[in-house]
Formats: sequence, structure tokens, C-alpha cells
Amino acid sequence: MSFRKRFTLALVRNAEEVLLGLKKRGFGEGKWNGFGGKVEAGESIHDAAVRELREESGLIVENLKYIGILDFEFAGDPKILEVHVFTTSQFTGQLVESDEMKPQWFSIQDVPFAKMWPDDEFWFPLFLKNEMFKGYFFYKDQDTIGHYTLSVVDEL
Ligand SMILES: CSc1nc2ncnc(N)c2[nH]1
Repeated sequence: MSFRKRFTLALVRNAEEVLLGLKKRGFGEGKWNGFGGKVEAGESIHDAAVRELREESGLIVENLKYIGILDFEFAGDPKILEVHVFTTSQFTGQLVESDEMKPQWFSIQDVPFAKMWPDDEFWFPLFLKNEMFKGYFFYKDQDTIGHYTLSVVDEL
């Protein structure tokens, strides 16, 4: 029987660049990720996204725009990761490297997909075109997508 666990994923961007973090340990180690993590009990998904972004990058944001929902399932694991994706281009604060994450700006012409989760290559183009999306990715192992669905939506 599968069960869902909610996560957040925040992508900070400006006209030319997107902010990614190099995961230095744990799940997804060695990959450039968005910033995010678990939604704690009693916390709204949006508040969790704001908190995780500050904790992992040092950046303070008021408003995050909700742009997508991505469900991730891994073969043999009953836990489905329900990832709520947000973006913003308004932020304050200074980038901080933590023991978990090393933040770095990348040109949107040169997103390091080879060192990111494989699903990113599918939905990043929708994110960069400011489209809203819903996706489901089944991972056969941490590096291999077995099958997926991805669609542009008018509402989440
Ligand atoms: C578990 S699958 C996954 N894809 C991702 N893309 C970007 N940032 C993440 N943290 C991601 N996790």
C-alpha cells in the first residue's frame, strides 16, 4: 500500500539565471537541486517552502508562486514523494553555503541537467516558460526513469 509524503521545491530565478543548490550529503547527494524539504505537521506547504529556502540558501522570500506538483515513486518504495514546486524572482538576503547545500547561479541557457535529477530535463522547460504543470515520474532506480506523465495545467 503506497502513502504520500509532502515536500517543497523552490526555484529562485531572474531573467537570465536560476539558483540551484549542490546537495552535499544525504538524499540526492552530488546533484544540483531546487531548494526544499519536508512539510512539517501543522505547517502550510507555502510556509514550508519559504522556511526550507531560507534554511538551505539563506534567501528570504515573501511570496512564492505555486507552479507545479510532481509525484515521484521509486521502485520497491511505498512512499510517494508529492513535491510542490514554487518559484520567485523577488528575494532578499545573502546566499549562504551550509553543510547540506552549496548555492550557485546558473545561466538558464546552461542548466547542468547531467548533474541533476533526471526528471528535471522534462519539466524545467515548462517552469522556464512560466507554465504550470503536473507530473508523475516512476524511478526504476535513483538514476533511471521507468515511465512518466507530464502535462501543462491551468490550475493546481
Ligand atoms: C526525488 S526526484 C527530484 N527531482 C528533483 N528536481 C529538483 N530538485 C529536487 N530536489 C528533486 N528531487
